[in-house]
Amino acid sequence: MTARTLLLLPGDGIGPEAMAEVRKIIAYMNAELGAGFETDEGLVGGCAYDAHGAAISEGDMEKALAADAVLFGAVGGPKWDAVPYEVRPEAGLLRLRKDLKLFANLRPAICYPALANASSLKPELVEGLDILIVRELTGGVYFGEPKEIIDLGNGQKRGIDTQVYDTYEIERIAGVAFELARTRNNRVCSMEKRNVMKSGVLWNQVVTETHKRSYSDVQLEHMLADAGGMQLVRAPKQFDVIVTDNLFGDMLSDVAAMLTGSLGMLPSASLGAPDAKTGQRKALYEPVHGSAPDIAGKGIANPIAMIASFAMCLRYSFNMVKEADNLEKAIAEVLDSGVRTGDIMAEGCRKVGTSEMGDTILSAFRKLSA
Ligand SMILES: NC(=O)C1=CN([C@@H]2O[C@H](COP(=O)(O)OP(=O)(O)OC[C@H]3O[C@@H](n4cnc5c(N)ncnc54)[C@H](O)[C@@H]3O)[C@@H](O)[C@H]2O)C=CC1
Ligand SMILES: CC(C)CC(=O)C(=O)O
Ligand SMILES: [Mg+2]
Repeated sequence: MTARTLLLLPGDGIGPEAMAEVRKIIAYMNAELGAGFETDEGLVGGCAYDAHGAAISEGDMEKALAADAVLFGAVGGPKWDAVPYEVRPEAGLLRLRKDLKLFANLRPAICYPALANASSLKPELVEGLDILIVRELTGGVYFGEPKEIIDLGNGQKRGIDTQVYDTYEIERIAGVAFELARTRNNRVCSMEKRNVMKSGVLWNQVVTETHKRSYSDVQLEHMLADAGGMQLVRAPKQFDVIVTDNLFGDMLSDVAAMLTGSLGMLPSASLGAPDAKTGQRKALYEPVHGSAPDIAGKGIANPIAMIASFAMCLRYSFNMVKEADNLEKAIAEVLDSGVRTGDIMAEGCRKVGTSEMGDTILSAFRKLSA
């Protein structure tokens, strides 16, 4: 069997704590399921800046480009607040996304039955929630030029970011959303702000044309992104697949995270286009949350977003569907059994730390895989 190569980039803050729990699962899968994962490790974010003066070294970028998949923890923290903008920790993640051409970010927000009470919304609004945010990841205001602060010479400065989208970028992310909708409930809601942004006007037109040309069997709705945020907390179950740009997708997925109980629950997959010859996609898997400096180093972070990101890796990069299903089932069983990290703690449940949550999920996964 050819090896399955994985690059682990734990990063900063709670990133390494959460990644430690995935390492245990990989070790088990290699030892007992013959999974054949070959792992390598690298530095990204603040720790890479401390070691190399860059948010990711050229060597680690090469490793990322060569790996079948990258597992990413989180980056950033107050320690690096004053470092130059170009080498701030977050620049490492943005470079990975851009250089690996990971244009499609899949952020599923699923409310596990046991966590309906952990959401800040009424349980009946989130029970059974299963939505997928498809966020464009390599364009928009995160990457558009010019991006600068200029001195106006009159005691004033001007901060400039530029929102840019070309037709092909909108077409391909819309295609991903429509394809995925066909495997779910066949509904897509596209969100932009065409009432104030030219890029929103184009987004709306291109999504509409792509739909008409190739996906007219899928139900399509358009919503202004601000109203979309409101609808996500008013009646989230109205959505199936949401497709939106880089910035709105970033914001709306943090909102969606809270519907599921905690930011510590939301996984994500960032995918490139399939290779014309092999069909393989470049891919990076990361939790939606950041480095959580307020709880880092305490051993209390919820590792579920990181573990569920690895489940997405099994499914999308290695077609290990049964293993991915079992790992997701293991997470659900552990939550059903009342084991909780602090962020999703509820009355009558048993509070555990990061490592015990990881061990309990591994033990359930082992039983399901037997
Ligand atoms: N993908 C990445 O690496 C991302 C990095 N960041 C960076 O992370 C740093 C902190 O950003 P924040 O705005 O505080 O966002 P954050 O996502 O790190 O934390 C927000 C809140 O959620 C909680 N939280 C997050 N993940 C959790 C988990 N697994 N278990 C329990 N609680 C959890 C935190 O304790 C905090 O109260 C910043 O430097 C930011 O730039 C932010 C978002 C994504
Ligand atoms: C570059 C990241 C820190 C932006 C972000 O919050 C995210 O992608 O979720
Ligand atoms: Mg974010």
